[in-house]
Amino acid sequence: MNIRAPIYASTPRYSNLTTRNYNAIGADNYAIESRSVSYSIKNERGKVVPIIKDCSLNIPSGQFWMLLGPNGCGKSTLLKILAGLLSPTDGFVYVRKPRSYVFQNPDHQVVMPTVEADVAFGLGRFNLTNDETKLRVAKALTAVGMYDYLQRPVQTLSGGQKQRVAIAGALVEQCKVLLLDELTTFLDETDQLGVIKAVKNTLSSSEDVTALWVTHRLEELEYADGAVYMEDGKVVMHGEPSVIMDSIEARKASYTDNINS
Ligand SMILES: Nc1ncnc2c1ncn2[C@@H]1O[C@H](COP(=O)(O)OP(=O)(O)OP(=O)(O)O)[C@@H](O)[C@H]1O
Repeated sequence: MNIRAPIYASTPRYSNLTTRNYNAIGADNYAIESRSVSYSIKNERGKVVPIIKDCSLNIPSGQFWMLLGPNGCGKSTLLKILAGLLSPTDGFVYVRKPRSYVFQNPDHQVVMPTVEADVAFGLGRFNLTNDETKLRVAKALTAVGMYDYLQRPVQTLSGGQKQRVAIAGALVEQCKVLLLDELTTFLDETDQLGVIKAVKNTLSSSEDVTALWVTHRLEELEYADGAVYMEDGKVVMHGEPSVIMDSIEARKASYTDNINS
């Protein structure tokens, strides 16, 4: 499966929804919503282990949000639930469609020999003319600042450039929600900034695309319109990035003080 391409789930628009709350979720101008979402797994001994605990969040349409938290707090698991790759054990999820999930390892994203062929890869099923395909590919590559690389063999690209091509591959299929899982993990600082700027530019140049970016790099928060901070499977803060940044810094300082005292 070309996972970076939009996920057109065969499930209804509202997963896990009962008649009772049909109007309660997805009714406002949010592209992403979760209400009291939980997710548990059974370990080797058959014991139920909660991973995501009662998580609620709302992400307004057209915005660039970040999902932060320490290693192992559940960011990727929650993102996979929002992508429809995992089903929540409990709670409700709404994500505008089509939605796309982009993996953290740039080498797992690109599948075709050239940038142009790679971005056009998912368009086969749309029955487009050659001109329409070229136009869509050009628009998507321009949005991520990679149009000049149209004919480049993908193996000659840097990690960040591959990530930007992968994002173009999602945009070309006119996805409305980008779910981006720690894209900057394997990148140096220049590539890291290039990918963040590409996502920002995508949102300002495309109509109504929303992005949720998982990261553990606090400094990336300055590019976000909003943020969700998780600890131990729970959403503990949700909203203004500067407030969340200050609060995380304060938590870190108090933790360091405790260790040193
Ligand atoms: N299928 C699974 N089986 C067992 N444990 C799991 C499974 N999936 C996730 N976990 C555990 O759930 C917790 C959350 O994992 P997750 O990958 O979502 O965290 P994360 O915040 O994205 O971490 P990181 O920042 O290190 O990538 C971790 O302790 C992980 O080991």
